[in-house]
Amino acid sequence: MKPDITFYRRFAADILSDKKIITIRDKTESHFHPGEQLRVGYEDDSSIFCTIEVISVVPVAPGDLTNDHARQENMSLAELQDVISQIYPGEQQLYVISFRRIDEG
Ligand SMILES: CC(=O)Nc1ccn([C@H]2C[C@H](O)[C@@H](CO)O2)c(=O)n1
Repeated sequence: MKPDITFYRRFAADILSDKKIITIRDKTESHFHPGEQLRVGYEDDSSIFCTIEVISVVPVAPGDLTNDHARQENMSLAELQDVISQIYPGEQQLYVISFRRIDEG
């Protein structure tokens, strides 16, 4: 079965240990709704590694990212800004998807 959302493999351990509870995405992945359950897969092979429930989807400009966002990503703010600029270079409108993990696999 195909995942509803994918993550780079390096972030999976943080999701599975509930240290990473948000993800920041562009408009193409801003269509999720609170209460929706998403199958989560690896970016590289699309295999499923857990299920999450969406809590909220909130717009954010990259320049408005805070230490609180970084804490919820289990990163420093500098690391988060670096990741975002690599994945979404030049993007001015992003979305914070807050979630809770429901189960593994
Ligand atoms: C296709 C795609 O965009 N894949 C992504 C995007 C973001 N992430 C992670 C990286 C950071 O931890 C946050 C913020 O973007 O989400 C990802 O794993 N895969």
